[in-house]
Amino acid sequence: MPLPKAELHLHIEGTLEPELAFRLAARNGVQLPYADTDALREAYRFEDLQSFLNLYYELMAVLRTERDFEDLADAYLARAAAQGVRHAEIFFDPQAHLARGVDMSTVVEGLWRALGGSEERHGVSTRLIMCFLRDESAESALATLDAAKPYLDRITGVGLDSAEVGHPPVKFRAVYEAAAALGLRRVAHAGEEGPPAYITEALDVLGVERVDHGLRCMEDPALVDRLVRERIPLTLCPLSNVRLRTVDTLADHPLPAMLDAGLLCTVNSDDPAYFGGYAGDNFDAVHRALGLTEDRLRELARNSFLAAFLEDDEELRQRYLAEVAAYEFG
Ligand code: HPA
Ligand SMILES: [Zn+2]
Repeated sequence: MPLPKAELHLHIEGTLEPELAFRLAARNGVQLPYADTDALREAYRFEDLQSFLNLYYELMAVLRTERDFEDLADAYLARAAAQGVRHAEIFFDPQAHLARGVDMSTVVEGLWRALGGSEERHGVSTRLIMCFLRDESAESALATLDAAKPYLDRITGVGLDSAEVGHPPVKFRAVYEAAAALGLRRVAHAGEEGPPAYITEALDVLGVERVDHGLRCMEDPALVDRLVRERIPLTLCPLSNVRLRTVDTLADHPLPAMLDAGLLCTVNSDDPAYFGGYAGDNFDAVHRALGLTEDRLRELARNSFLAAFLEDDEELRQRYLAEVAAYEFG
């Protein structure tokens, strides 16, 4: 039995495995510019975040109907459950679909068909977090928030993703204020490729409660002190960092130093179909490459449930924390 954990940094579109991409392409009459799954996998060699994003947006062309989004999410939940994920907070990118003529209702209703039955089918509780694309305009983000208003009973929070450098958090001040006024929780990607100042800005200007990645905080000791003092969770994604060349190798990952500094770190998969592994694979990888002790792995699992948006079900959080405390490593 794998260590129980929460996944807090997972783009549902990034769980699109090559086999499913080709199946959906056939179902929807979409032509993919790759001969087969092997040829597609060959393209999974990324220079940086942008080179990944190009493929990530290209492959979304196969997602057209509610059933496509349901199949995508259900396949993810099954894989996550098998790796010990008990709770998943799932990002989605509505603007990437709206731009292709797929409306908000198709995306949210489709995802919900899988998420609504997830506790029963997979034993995984879920939350949905709607992300704004930071390389699109603030006006587009506001229009997206507006389009999501009929679905707010299903959306727990908002996030910020896509190309980071040159698109600082402050650009989205107004939309985060509007989201807060609607009672939405707030997170943002910051300090993946962007500078530590983007992390500070996400906290001060956007009011985020968790920072996605946040890796580059390590360049600013005062910021590290603050993140420790304020108990701000960071959702790290080690295999993603290697594939997008944010770190050279897994053995160079700053996770051990970050834990030693007292940061509230969690380990997540980001875009598992593209980066070589799901949540459990990321745990296994840092265990092997960084020699993390079982105590450290348990701390990471515990952190994931402490950082989860489970304030509306503290009983469930306590149940998960008890599972982590009782877990026996094999
Ligand atoms: O790793 C990521 N970073 C930023 N945006 C993203 N959108 C999907 N995955 C990512
Ligand atoms: Zn991400």
